Amino acid sequence: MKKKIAIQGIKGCFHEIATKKYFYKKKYNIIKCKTFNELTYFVSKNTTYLGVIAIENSIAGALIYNYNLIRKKMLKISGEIYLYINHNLMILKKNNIKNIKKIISHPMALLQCKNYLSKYPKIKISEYRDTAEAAFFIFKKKKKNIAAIASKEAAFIYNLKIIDKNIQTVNKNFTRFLILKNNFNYKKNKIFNKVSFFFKLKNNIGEFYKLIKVIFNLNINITNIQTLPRKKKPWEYIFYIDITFNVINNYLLMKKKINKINNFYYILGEYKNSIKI
Ligand SMILES: O=C(O)C(=O)C[C@]1(C(=O)O)C=C[C@@H](O)C=C1
Repeated sequence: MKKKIAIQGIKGCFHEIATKKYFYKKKYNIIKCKTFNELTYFVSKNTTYLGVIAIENSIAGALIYNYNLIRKKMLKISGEIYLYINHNLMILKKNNIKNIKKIISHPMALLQCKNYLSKYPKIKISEYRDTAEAAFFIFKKKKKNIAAIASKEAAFIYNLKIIDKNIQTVNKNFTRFLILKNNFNYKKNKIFNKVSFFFKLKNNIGEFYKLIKVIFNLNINITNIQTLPRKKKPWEYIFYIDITFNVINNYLLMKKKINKINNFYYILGEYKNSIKI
């Protein structure tokens, strides 16, 4: 049976490009979702579904909300992929830049092109559900006064003309996507060197230090930490932590040691560290 993979966005969006790259040569059907909430909902409710979700970008930072969706829906991370993100400004084929009064795109894409957009203070900037849908909207409604920021694939699919390419703030722009599974189709990876987990810390002196000390002493590398407030407990936080290691026994020992620290932790996934390009 073909896999069903939930993504956010339509044909030509970066989620689709990341999925194609990760599941290269595999057979699957893509389930296009309108929001990240819908994506994680589908994965949690359908035992056979997988998901691909953006989690952090090298220019715009983390999509903190998505960490929370993964945690709240009790999903599992089974892999990751880094995708090079190249943004382009596009308009209708016979149109001219002079007619453009508004630029639309996904909020993360707009953030990644902030410097470029600041050159056009008179042009209105509007958020759209995803980059490809912004391109599709211009194509479908024949919008002469709107431009979209999207992939070159989207420009091709929706027959638009690229008038400026490589418009992200720095050329090296990467988004990290996670491969999501649910409790039914998640099988523990036998080989892994990366782990994502979250940790609830009490608001006591040294709680964070205790955790960091255990990790440091076992020669484990922390590649990412995100902090989120606990809504019901003011001034207490949830930490999302990604770690990488070469020696699996060090990780197993780490788990034993942090079990003894009187705080709560939960493993979101144990998977292979993907190579950052
Ligand atoms: O709008 C799209 O094309 C998406 O796939 C979403 C998204 C994101 O969520 O960050 C994916 C990668 C890029 O960072 C820009 C936008």
